[in-house]
Amino acid sequence: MRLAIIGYGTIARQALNVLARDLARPLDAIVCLARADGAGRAQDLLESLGAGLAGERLVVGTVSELLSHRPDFVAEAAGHKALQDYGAPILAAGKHLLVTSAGALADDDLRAGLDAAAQQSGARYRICPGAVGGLDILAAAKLSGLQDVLYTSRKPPKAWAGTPAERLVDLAALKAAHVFYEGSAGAAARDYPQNANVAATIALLGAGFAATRVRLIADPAVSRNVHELSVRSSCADFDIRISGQPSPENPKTSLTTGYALANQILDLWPHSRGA
Ligand SMILES: NC(=O)C1=CN([C@@H]2O[C@H](COP(=O)(O)OP(=O)(O)OC[C@H]3O[C@@H](n4cnc5c(N)ncnc54)[C@H](OP(=O)(O)O)[C@@H]3O)[C@@H](O)[C@H]2O)C=CC1
Ligand SMILES: O=C([O-])CC(=O)C(=O)O
Repeated sequence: MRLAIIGYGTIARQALNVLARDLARPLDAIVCLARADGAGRAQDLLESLGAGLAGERLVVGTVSELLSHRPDFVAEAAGHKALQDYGAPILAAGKHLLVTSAGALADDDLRAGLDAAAQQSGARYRICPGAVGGLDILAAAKLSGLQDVLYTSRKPPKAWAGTPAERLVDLAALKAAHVFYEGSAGAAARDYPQNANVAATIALLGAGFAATRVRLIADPAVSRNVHELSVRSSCADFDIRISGQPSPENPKTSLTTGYALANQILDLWPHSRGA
């Protein structure tokens, strides 16, 4: 088993730690694609995982180098730009791709490029559920006909630092919950690339980027990242609420996301789960 991963931050670290603990047998190789100034951090992460995770532990700087190490598939946990830059060449080389930065797929051209590369090589890209759940019933309900899909993301104010929310509201002075965005999943995914990947995932599996309604809330009363999905459809109405722990290293990212990526990786390799 040879795993390639793009990203060596919060999600990648969490996912790889789970694999180091839970894989039934060590990987033959793990290859991490790092930016030039991040190679040392990527190497430190791979070393920190101990000898049990993999025989070979390699940090590379380009996608062609990554592909030269013959990974079975590639997991992305690095952000929209990484999917834009590396997604199509990975799929064109016939490698399956697990996508965490689903918000990048709000760009129709990127999606068309990935679809074309996948079709030509036979490789597939799969969207990691990330911080959310309930995607199975959403996809089933879509087949029956969706009348309304609303996704609400409620996070503590500090999770919205460095986003356009800062221009819309004084995050530090907030005393009560404030809805600073109400609109389509497409615009949310584009404008909040580190916070609205879930909105894109829900849109892709459900009603699409234009018809999926999104509300983003900064709430000083919560300490969790709260995801709510409300669906009205021809086969069922449902409301799902997930109260996620924020990652200690990155309050924007729910801790669930790293576990979700590890779970997807374990799913792709039969017999890879330990007891
Ligand atoms: N689907 C979901 O539910 C969620 C999806 N996400 C997505 O996952 C992404 C990563 O989240 P998280 O791990 O918390 O973020 P972090 O900032 O903790 O880590 C991001 C990592 O990716 C690296 N990176 C960024 N750009 C590139 C690149 N072009 N090539 C190689 N490495 C790159 C960074 O390196 P460096 O340090 O050198 O910048 C860093 O190691 C988010 O940006 C978001 O798009 C996040 C949360 C939930
Ligand atoms: O991890 C989360 O809470 C969700 C998130 O950031 C995203 O959807 O991009």
